[in-house]
Amino acid sequence: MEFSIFLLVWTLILAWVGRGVVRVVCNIFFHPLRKFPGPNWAKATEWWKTYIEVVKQESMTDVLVRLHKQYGDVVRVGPNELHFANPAAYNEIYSTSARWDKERILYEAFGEDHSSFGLLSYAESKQRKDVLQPLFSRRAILNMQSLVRENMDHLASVLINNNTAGKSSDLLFAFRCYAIDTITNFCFSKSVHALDEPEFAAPIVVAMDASLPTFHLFKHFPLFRKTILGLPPWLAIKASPETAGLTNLQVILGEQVREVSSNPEKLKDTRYPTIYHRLLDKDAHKGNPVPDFTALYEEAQTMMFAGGVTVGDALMTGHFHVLDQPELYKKLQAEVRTVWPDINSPPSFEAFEGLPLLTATIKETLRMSPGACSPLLRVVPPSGATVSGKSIPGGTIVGITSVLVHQSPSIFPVPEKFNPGRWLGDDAKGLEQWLVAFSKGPRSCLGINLAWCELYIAFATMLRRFEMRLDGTKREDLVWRDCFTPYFSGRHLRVWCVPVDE
Ligand code: HEM
Repeated sequence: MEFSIFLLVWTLILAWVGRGVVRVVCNIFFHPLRKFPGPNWAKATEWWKTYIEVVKQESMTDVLVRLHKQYGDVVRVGPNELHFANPAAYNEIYSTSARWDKERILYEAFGEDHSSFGLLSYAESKQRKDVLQPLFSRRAILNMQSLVRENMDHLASVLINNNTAGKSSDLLFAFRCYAIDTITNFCFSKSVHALDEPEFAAPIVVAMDASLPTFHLFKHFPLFRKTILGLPPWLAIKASPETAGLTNLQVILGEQVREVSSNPEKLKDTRYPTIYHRLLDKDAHKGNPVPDFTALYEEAQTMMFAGGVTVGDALMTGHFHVLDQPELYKKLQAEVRTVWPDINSPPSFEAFEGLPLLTATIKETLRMSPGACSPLLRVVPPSGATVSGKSIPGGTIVGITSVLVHQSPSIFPVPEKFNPGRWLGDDAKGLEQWLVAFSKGPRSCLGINLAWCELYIAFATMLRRFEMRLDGTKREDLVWRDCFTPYFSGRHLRVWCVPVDE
């Protein structure tokens, strides 16, 4: 009996190893992508990526830059995955007509499979985005801009208090709090008051930040993800302290969603239409069912990460570069004053849109900010496709990181320099197509109008209401690691924000 169990175990192990060896051999010698260059380990097995991202904890975007230098325009970065370097590939993969599915393993890692962001197919996501789109239209955002203004004024008052107390301010968390208070209010007509927390270390912001590195664990070990997300919160935190950030976030958001779902009437008479009023409105779904609790929760998580982290990161990056260039800073201050002469009467966001240098500075900010830095992986449809002049078989996973487009010297000369002037010259119009921070095509950013509104109002307010000075922050402090969005592991941007009187 003992002998046969021993034999069975060994047979299973050998079968497993044998299967692995056969797969590796097939991937290297017989796979349809075998002619594409790349590291042998990447061609052989998906575990190569696990090794890079989980064990070595390298930023995949840095690795991709290196690989393209070594292997050229197209690199095989997984048995079934190609990465492109030619910026033209961006417009091919993410074009309006290419309605390619999002890639399962990457997108399931977020645990937001039932949200506008996580739904894999174009058709499913369109149905959800059609429901939400009216709230994110330009007109809708113009109508709710007072909410953004209020949050920015609130942020300004906290910065003034910090200055009075003799402290500089952490502008990474400050801007994330600003974006989070805005989006939670827009979702639930109720703020989480992130801006009121000391040092801007609001539980939701800290939880989101701490959960960013978890992303790789969840991506490469789906069983681990399912187990942790399935446990009661107290047990999940005990079992896996490194993912406690995400568990805490789930608790905070779960409470909000439960509250509005059990009493949707509460959202009826708000100053502006809210996201959850819309999501819970039967008529808005045109015959399709109202999303269940899981989908409602996951949509909230999407809104927090998509709407909070990205905006905060862009504002932090832009402010560092502006403050690092005193001449640019002075010019921007003077320009904002032209539409905002009386400090107590801020103009509407449309007035800021007419300012050429501010607009150019925001575009340059979006170019320099890592944003959604990972390649946004898509699956080529069964009929196959041509990308960057190469014939790609159906079922292949493809992507190109926006970082390679934004750092391309042939499009943006001296790409490492923060230079808003590049958006002001005669050739500037042609550059617009290469600003891909919000991605392109049918899965591009739903919140683009809200993001622009938040960026304009925040930049203009900081420039008009404060004399700012870097508190020791250096370029190297802004080092980040690709965790789909960047994880800033260095010292946060700290700035002295001295209020101006008039
Ligand atoms: C500077 C700020 C922002 C940047 C750089 C940004 C960037 C992006 C990018 C690159 C995508 C495509 C992701 C993918 O293909 O997987 C995306 C999608 C999305 N964004 Fe944004 N975003 C920003 C702000 C916002 C805001 C304020 C919201 C509002 C809640 C938002 C909501 C979304 C949603 C719901 C999607 C999913 C769309 C889909 O999958 O079809 N984003 N964003």
